[in-house]
Amino acid sequence: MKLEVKDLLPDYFEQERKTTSEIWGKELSFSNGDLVNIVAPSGTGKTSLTHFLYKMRESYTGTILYDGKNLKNCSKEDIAALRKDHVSIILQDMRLFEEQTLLENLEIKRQLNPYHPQERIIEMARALGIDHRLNALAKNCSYGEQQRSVIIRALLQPFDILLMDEPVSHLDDSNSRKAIGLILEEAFKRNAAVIFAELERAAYFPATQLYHL
Ligand SMILES: Nc1ncnc2c1ncn2[C@@H]1O[C@H](COP(=O)(O)OP(=O)(O)OP(=O)(O)O)[C@@H](O)[C@H]1O
Repeated sequence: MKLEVKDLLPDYFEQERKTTSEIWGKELSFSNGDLVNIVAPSGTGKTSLTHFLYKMRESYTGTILYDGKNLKNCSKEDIAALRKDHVSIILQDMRLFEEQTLLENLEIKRQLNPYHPQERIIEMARALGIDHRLNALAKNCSYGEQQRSVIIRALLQPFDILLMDEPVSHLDDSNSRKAIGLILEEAFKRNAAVIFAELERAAYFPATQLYHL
């Protein structure tokens, strides 16, 4: 799958941003296998960009194309299909069902479009050190435990492109490395592109492309 962005700018940013940014106002193209690190200090629009690419918000000028199709012209059905099979996301806002356990949250997601067997949830939880918390209610888990669940949740579906907005913000260095390792392992299985927006350059992410937002 090919993702193209052309002359993008949030409605609430000054045109001036186009001259200072390597993303806003530029023409870029991403496709399977690309590992893209977007370095974005606070306020440069990391969350805005991630939301635009997933069609959660449309307050921008410019164009976003998936395989040549303009995201703004996609129907609800097109978007559902895109998110189900092609684009997965790790948001800062975790959106877990609070009254469900971590395992229930993950199993609900897995069953929507099974890519892995249920055992893989346990394996991934073990790899990230939260297997002993799988039966705890999401609302009783720490941010770090919830964030690791959200990472696993994103890896349970098929995808060509994985969007990540500060995916390891609640994890220490050792757990961040494990999480990025698992994300890369799953991305390689699918030959997917990973678009990783972070405050600073992540030394443990083997970026093939680096942009400053
Ligand atoms: N809907 C909106 N209307 C007006 N301004 C907005 C809107 N959404 C975001 N902004 C502003 O745009 C800027 C970028 O916001 P955004 O959340 O995309 O940044 P960010 O780089 O992800 O920041 P952080 O690292 O602090 O999460 C901020 O100054 C924010 O206040």
